[in-house]
Amino acid sequence: MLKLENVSKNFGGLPALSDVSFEVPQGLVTALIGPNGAGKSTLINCTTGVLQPSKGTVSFQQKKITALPAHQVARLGIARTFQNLKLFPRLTVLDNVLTGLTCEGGSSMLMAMLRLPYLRHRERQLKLRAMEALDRFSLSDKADWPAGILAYGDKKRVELARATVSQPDLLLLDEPVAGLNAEETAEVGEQLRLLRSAGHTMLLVEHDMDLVMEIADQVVVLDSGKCIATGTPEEVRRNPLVLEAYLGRMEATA
Ligand SMILES: Nc1ncnc2c1ncn2[C@@H]1O[C@H](COP(=O)(O)OP(=O)(O)OP(=O)(O)O)[C@@H](O)[C@H]1O
Repeated sequence: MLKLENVSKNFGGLPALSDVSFEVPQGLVTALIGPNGAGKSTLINCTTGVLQPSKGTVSFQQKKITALPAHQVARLGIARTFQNLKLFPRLTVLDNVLTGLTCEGGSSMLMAMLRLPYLRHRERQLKLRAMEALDRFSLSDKADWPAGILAYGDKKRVELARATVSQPDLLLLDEPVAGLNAEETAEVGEQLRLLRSAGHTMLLVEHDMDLVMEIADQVVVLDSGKCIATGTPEEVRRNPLVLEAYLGRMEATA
């Protein structure tokens, strides 16, 4: 479904990604792991049009999307969450989730001004879907709250509700449980399992190895911008290069 071929990204001459190639197969969960600074977020940003790769190609459903801006990538059916939350703090929780459905609004400025009955009906339908998404993440009681006043764990779940509300073909999750407590992690884990069993295709960046090993069908390991291993969770867990990448970092910081 998603294919990366020799994707490289340099920042001021320093390589953050070097010739990274792998595929995200349809209907499966691919986890992208690696030590801090390995290039995981850079890779998600290069895939979603937030950054342009310096070299290489990204294709989605056999179409090259490398040069597309972020809003066009989103229209193709790719949704994402951000490692550093990107909510609209003054908008309500419901309106934040509705922004995940803007591609489906389908109304011109003139239609919106005329408030045609069809449009009002459409708006009600979109609100209903946004409320259902909030309900899945136990947030419906906070629908009218400004997103900025929510606790960190709730903000993370609003991001997930916004990313999933449009039922995207591909979901890119950048550390969905980072900073959550054990109870919140279990709740989000349960939602990810439900999405997985409903056949959603996901690329999951995560440091929580228990979650990765449980939910992922395939694991891709980055280290210093290079893809050092790809395989099932069990294969990757036993791979000496992966052990060295993680243990080496631990020894260096000990
Ligand atoms: N906008 C930027 N400008 C310059 N350097 C950057 C930029 N974004 C990332 N980098 C550098 O690129 C490298 C990869 O960073 P990236 O954030 O992609 O790693 P990561 O694997 O997501 O790390 P973490 O697990 O800590 O989130 C790092 O050395 C980082 O300092």
